[in-house]
Amino acid sequence: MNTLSLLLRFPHYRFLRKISFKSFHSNFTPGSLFPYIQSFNSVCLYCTKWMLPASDLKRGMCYQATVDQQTQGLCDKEQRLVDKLYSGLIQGHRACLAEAITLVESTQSRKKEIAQVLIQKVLSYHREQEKLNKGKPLAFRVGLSGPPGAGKSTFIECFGKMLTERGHKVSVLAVDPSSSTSGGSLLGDKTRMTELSRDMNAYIRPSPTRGTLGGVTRTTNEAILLCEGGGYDIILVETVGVGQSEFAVADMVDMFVLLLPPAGGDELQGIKRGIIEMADLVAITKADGDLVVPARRIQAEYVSAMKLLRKRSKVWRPKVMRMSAKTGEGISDMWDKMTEFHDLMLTSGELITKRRKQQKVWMWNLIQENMLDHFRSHLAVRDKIPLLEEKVLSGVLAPGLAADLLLKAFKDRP
Ligand SMILES: Nc1nc2c(ncn2[C@@H]2O[C@H](COP(=O)(O)OP(=O)(O)OP(=O)(O)O)[C@@H](O)[C@H]2O)c(=O)[nH]1
Repeated sequence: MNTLSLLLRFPHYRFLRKISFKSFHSNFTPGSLFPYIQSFNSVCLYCTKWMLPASDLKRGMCYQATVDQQTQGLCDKEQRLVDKLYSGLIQGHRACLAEAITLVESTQSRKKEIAQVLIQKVLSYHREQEKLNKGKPLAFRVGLSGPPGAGKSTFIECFGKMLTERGHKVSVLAVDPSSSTSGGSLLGDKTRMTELSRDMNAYIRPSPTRGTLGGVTRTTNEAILLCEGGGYDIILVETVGVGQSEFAVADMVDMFVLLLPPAGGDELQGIKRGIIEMADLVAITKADGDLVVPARRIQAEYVSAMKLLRKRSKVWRPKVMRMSAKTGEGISDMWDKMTEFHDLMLTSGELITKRRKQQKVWMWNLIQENMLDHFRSHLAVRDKIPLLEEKVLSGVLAPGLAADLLLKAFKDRP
């Protein structure tokens, strides 16, 4: 049994099982995934690059060795590109930040490799900066989500302006899950946050996801790191729509804020209960004019509903607030609450623990995505998928059996 199989079998398998089936809809069962993992040679190669020298890792050597190994693999031109982007980025040049994010978003395998070298360099820079900052994270990462029309972009415009006026550098990464089907970024085509986009201390960037949850994880997480490297101390990650991307985003930020309009039950039906459980702060938007009364009512409803939720933190109970981006009322109070959350989480040590766990989730989500890509394109499986899917759809074949057949085909022909 190779090293990866051992690693997967013992320390991480339970974890993999947990994340695989929490965030991911497929026909796999934990049992059926296991042989698939075992015979997964190319993923092993990918992973061993990172995980094999476990003893070295303990000594803190593996990481540096990997960076060196990757850097040595670059040709002069590629090395110059990485150096140019890295130095421009840390000097705060927006054009370099934009180019660096484009690089990490690339789907070309070589560009992905170059992007990883850049990311490693930025990570090393982060660690140095955090050390100088007495171990405190460089930036506050906030996820913002809500149903379409909740007032997210109007809020971010108003909130972002307030923050830049207070001396912060704000980056807005708008996760756009529809970009894979539209072939481009919907958010990019829309005129949103016009004033904030002209602000030199703000950087707004749609973050295309290639339509997969893994896409959200990879590109957005890496874009967050790059923005932090570029000196942005507040990172707002906005998710549009109501779907899975919110869960992915909640797993990569320090604080998750849910924006809800003062609307009736019907309009909020698309909101998943699970996402409310993830919220550290619920903000009822548009609390102005005729909407003040419904906003108060919705606030009261959410205050009582959230009392019933399981406590996720020892130091923080989720809050429900009202605000209006139109009048500006409640926006400053929201920031006060957010900084209170940040300070409490930081001093209690929960923030650092949360970030560490997120790193691990990030790694396993990426492995999961790579494994699935490999599975789907595997010679023994690729041609069988449409037929078996068809049979499952028409009810001729049980999903479990179809999954077993595909996994067997995969396993038998490595
Ligand atoms: N009265 C009032 N209207 C608001 C407020 N904020 C936003 N709106 C209005 O609500 C509508 C939707 O606002 P957006 O900011 O585009 O909402 P969004 O959540 O970004 O919407 P999507 O981009 O579709 O996801 C617009 O017509 C805004 O003018 C507010 O504070 N008060």
